[in-house]
Amino acid sequence: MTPAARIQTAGELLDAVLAGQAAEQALTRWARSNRYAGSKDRAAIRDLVFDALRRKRSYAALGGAETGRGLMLGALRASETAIDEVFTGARFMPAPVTEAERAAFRSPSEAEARDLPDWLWPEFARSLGDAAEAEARLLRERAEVFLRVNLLKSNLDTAQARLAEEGIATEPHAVSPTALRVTEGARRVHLSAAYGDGLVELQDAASQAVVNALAPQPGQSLLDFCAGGGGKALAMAAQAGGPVTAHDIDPGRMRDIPARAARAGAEITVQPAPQGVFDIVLCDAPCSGSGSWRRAPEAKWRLTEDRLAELCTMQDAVLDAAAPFVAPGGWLAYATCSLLAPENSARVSAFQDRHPGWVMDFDRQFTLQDGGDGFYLALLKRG
Ligand SMILES: C[S@@+](CC[C@H](N)C(=O)[O-])C[C@H]1O[C@@H](n2cnc3c(N)ncnc32)[C@H](O)[C@@H]1O
Repeated sequence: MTPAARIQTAGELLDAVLAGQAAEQALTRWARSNRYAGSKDRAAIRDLVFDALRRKRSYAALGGAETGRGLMLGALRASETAIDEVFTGARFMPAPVTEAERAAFRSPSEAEARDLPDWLWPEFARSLGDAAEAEARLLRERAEVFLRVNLLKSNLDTAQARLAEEGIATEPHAVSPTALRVTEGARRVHLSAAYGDGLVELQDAASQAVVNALAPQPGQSLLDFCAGGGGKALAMAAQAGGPVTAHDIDPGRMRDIPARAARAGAEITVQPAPQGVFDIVLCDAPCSGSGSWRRAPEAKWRLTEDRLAELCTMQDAVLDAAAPFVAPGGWLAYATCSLLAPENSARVSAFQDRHPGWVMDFDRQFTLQDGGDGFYLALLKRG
């Protein structure tokens, strides 16, 4: 496909997304019904769609309309590409730009240039203070790809060497001692033997740093209370070099854990109803995902004030349900991939108000400026 044909296709897919279809689904359906498109075409179209979703407001202003075509025009204007060389109307190319379209082009306002919903900005600014502008700007960029070296099977040097043999270049990253940033060959990771043999997992660097900060030790009993697909449970098992119990309110979400654990050489027991108490209970709670909006940009535009309030209620429920599983003197770890204080420190304070006797030992907001996703972690010690 020519670059212009890719832009035409991305615009059509964006129209489907703006009409409510999930971007991943729109891309998959398109790829299935357009088998002539090669992997390079699919990757380029995917990048065009996701880049436009990250910058939907500013591109809509630049392109004069919040439509697939408007967003693609905005993208070209943002990169100072000559739009008339792309929008030619030739076969498979976008139709020429009309005078009315051209008249609607404008520069984004200060608020539009941040690419955040208006209602969210005051909360975003309160939560992040001086870092807010920079974090909003970083949310407009692509996220980097990180791997977690599985210490049960490898170490940084060996994993790097094995990946390099398969054309995947990596480098260590300061935010986590287990993290490798992929600098070349990211799309090959899934098919690599290093991945297949369980030497590395795809996992964001801040997500790894959260588990590093828990510092689980061999011999400690560990419960991942919101295990989902098991990303944190696997990291905990590798870090502690011991078993982890995995639980989730929706057991179906944990269906892949046994296969993932087998590949990683990790001992993870899936328990829909955990018994007893544990030294560390991790609650990786459901959240807005604002720290990972680079990877899932549609969520940035879907979040509403009501939904944020609902999430805070769910987060309180998760903490209340998990607390009884913490052994006396043990730790309740609360984590979200959110940058928003109402989901983070405010939930911890509210928990402490409801449950006197829990002492906050440590908390940290990982921001995009740290290099990975935005994450929050608080460690509460049971008195
Ligand atoms: C952010 S995801 C977990 C991701 C996972 N820890 C990982 O690293 O791959 C949050 C999970 O919390 C679960 N959840 C929501 N409410 C819960 C509750 N009250 N108790 C336990 N799990 C809950 C959801 O089903 C979801 O799988």
